[in-house]
Amino acid sequence: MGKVVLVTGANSGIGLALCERLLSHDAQLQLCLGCRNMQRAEAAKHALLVSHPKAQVSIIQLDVSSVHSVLRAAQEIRHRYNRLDYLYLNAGIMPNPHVDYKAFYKGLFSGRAIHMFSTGEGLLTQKDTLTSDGLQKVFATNLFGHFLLVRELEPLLCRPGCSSQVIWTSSSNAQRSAFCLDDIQHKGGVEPYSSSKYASDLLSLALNRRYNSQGVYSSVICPGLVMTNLTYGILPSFLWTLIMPLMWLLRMFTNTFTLMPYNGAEALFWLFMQKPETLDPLAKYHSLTSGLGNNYTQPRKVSTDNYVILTLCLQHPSPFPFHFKMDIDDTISSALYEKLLALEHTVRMKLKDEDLGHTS
Ligand SMILES: NC(=O)C1=CN([C@@H]2O[C@H](COP(=O)(O)OP(=O)(O)OC[C@H]3O[C@@H](n4cnc5c(N)ncnc54)[C@H](OP(=O)(O)O)[C@@H]3O)[C@@H](O)[C@H]2O)C=CC1
Ligand SMILES: CC(C)=CCC[C@@H](C)[C@H]1CC[C@H]2C3=C(CC[C@]12C)[C@@]1(C)CCC(=O)[C@@H](C)[C@@H]1CC3
Repeated sequence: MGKVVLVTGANSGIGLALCERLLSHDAQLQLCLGCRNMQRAEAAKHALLVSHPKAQVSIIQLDVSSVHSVLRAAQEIRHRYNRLDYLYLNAGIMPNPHVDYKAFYKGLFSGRAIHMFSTGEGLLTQKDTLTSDGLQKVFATNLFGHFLLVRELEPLLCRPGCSSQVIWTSSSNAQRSAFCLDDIQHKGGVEPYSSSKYASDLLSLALNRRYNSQGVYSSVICPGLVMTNLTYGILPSFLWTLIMPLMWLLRMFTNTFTLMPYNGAEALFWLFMQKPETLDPLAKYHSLTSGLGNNYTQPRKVSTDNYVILTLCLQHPSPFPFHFKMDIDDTISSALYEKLLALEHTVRMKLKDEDLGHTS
């Protein structure tokens, strides 16, 4: 029986490109597309089967922003498969983005122009909304729904004598300054995307600590800047077309402009071929494209000087000495993990109450 791979957000962009690459590499795969929109999912499946007619591709309806949908989809996955070798947590949103053009022009003529272009730092804010579960939508989609999915798929991921990989599509826009332990949903801020991606980096660390002993290994990747529905939601396509020559020129100076979904999926694909035991839990794996268009994957250490968040978000006085940077990383990721567990408990209780309400 071939390996089983589940990809969330597989009907477009980086997720779909990853599926194409996986099937080109291993025709025996059992590929499952986790998508909220069935029409787009069918179109993606059709496209994959056109290029790989013998491939085993199935669809699971999954809206990661909805607790009910995640629980139902996980139940169906457990029913369909008896193993899960790779879980790609790729679905993501950046709703109602707003570009700070003033900061952009200022940054353009500063020494940090390349950094600004490759991280988008200081340029973007978003207006978040609430899900029907009462959660912040960006948090629910980019982080919490995926966390719940991992928890629900534990029996398939943790199998004695076998290892499995959980792989998060994070971003170089993940910034520690946007994240706060006291507000993990980012209710009070304007950078929910950045916060959710930083939280996914922290959560991956916690998952490794929790699950490595059971053969589950978690990694995070950065796809670079890729032209997809997500980026077309930031600037209209005519503006992207206008600045595209600048993007290609900038590729000479930064290898993070992967631009095409195929290139952006590089690190996701690279991880598929690695022995999970050899991966560094403190690394973020970057998809990079050179000026000449060659793709490669590079591990870069996740930032370890998190004392800034600690001092901002944990109660004073901080009980941790500054020279304990690695431990502090661990402490914050553990604290986030505990908060997610508590939230999971709350939403499960709420669902139970609602179910009881309906039946009585
Ligand atoms: N493009 C870029 O430059 C970068 C992207 N990323 C990350 O890459 C990932 C993929 O994004 P990308 O390919 O660029 O953008 P796309 O918008 O093309 O893909 C996002 C995918 O996520 C799916 N999705 C969104 N919300 C949900 C939901 N509630 N439930 C299930 N699926 C959902 C979308 O499905 P639907 O069609 O139904 O909307 C779509 O398939 C995201 O996590 C993004 O944050 C990170 C760094 C840079
Ligand atoms: C209006 C003009 C001429 C330029 C504006 C450019 C910005 C909109 C653009 C520059 C760097 C981009 C960027 C992202 C979005 C668009 C930019 C800010 C991301 C934040 C998109 C999502 C990600 O996850 C990041 C990796 C991207 C980083 C760079």
